[in-house]
Amino acid sequence: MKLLVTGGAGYIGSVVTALLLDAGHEVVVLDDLSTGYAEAVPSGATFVRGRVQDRAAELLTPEAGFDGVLHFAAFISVGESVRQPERYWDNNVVGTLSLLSAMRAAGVPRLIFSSTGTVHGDLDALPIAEDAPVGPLNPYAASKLAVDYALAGEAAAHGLGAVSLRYFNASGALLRPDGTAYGERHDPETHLIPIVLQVAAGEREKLPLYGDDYPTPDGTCVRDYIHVTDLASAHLLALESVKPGEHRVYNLGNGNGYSNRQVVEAVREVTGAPVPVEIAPRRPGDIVAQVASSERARAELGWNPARTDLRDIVADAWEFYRRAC
Ligand SMILES: NC(=O)c1ccc[n+]([C@@H]2O[C@H](COP(=O)([O-])OP(=O)(O)OC[C@H]3O[C@@H](n4cnc5c(N)ncnc54)[C@H](O)[C@@H]3O)[C@@H](O)[C@H]2O)c1
Ligand SMILES: O=c1ccn([C@@H]2O[C@H](COP(=O)(O)OP(=O)(O)O[C@H]3O[C@H](CO)[C@H](O)[C@H](O)[C@H]3O)[C@@H](O)[C@H]2O)c(=O)[nH]1
Repeated sequence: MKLLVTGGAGYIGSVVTALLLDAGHEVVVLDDLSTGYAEAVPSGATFVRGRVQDRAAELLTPEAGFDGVLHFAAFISVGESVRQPERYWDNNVVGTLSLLSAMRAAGVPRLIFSSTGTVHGDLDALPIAEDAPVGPLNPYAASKLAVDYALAGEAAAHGLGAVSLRYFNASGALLRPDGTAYGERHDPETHLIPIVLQVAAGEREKLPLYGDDYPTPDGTCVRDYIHVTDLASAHLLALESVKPGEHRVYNLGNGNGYSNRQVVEAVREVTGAPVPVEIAPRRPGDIVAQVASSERARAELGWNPARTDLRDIVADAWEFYRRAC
């Protein structure tokens, strides 16, 4: 297929682009480098620097013959979204509406969208399947849910084939035998695993652990870490299975919850380094515990995550850190 990957210079988009190229697809990456890196775009893809809002219509002409779009481009920081919600509505929602309009005009039939497990907010009943209630706790999650709803309408009214993949906590890296690697390199970094690795490497003095008095077994929040290459395989499967006029939603995780303290312990084991921790106040808007049920993706897409052990996930993130950071 000929595919447009928005956000393909970012963490998850670069990994998916590399695996799309491996599978024989032709890929054009559109990324404005607001948080991504030009060198992260895998060789073999055509790179166009620009905003989705400004360049999608020009790229997605009927003559260009695109078969589909994988839409990763978005702002992703929960805390920033609370402070500056307007940026998130504008980039994540208005930006996506402009992409949909360009796709409609050009007759591009397929869209795979990066949604998030955080649309479900805080639920007592775990694991979380697709039919569990939604209730975003911050503008970032709300912006993703708004797009999910927009896609349902676009499919019903205009025949788009769309899939919303609701990732839980993306982690790990794609490591190639030739030494190339694609992984997480946000600046500033807000995600737990790369921050703990920075502490292990001595780049940061200690980890601020946001809250140890939650109603969880060890008092710290619980998350479901899913390896980025397993996320990538779900994209390839979704692309093959998506049907015109249908909008489908899949929750993607391993179904295992790990506490923040367990993540710190895994990093100590993998790196052999001490990780000083300082208990800090709870982070506003944090979800207490999130674990995905991915039974639907397994049944309908034939998805079968391969790198599910937290130590393997952390080991790959650590190897990426050593190669690239
Ligand atoms: N990282 C996670 O754990 C996680 C979890 C759930 C969902 N997601 C979603 O997955 C997607 C990718 O996340 P990531 O961690 O790779 O983030 P990232 O910041 O590494 O990548 C996003 C990329 O999009 C680009 N971009 C942003 N706005 C753009 C615009 N308007 N036009 C063109 N390019 C633009 C950035 O430069 C960056 O390269 C995002 O949509 C995010 O919301 C991520
Ligand atoms: O320095 C830090 C950083 C994080 N944490 C804690 O680690 C846990 C995980 O936090 P992350 O920021 O790594 O991940 P979140 O679960 O908050 O959110 C991430 O995953 C979600 C999917 O579940 C969203 O999509 C979102 O984009 C992405 O930021 C939280 O309890 C957080 O408070 C710390 O204690 N100290």
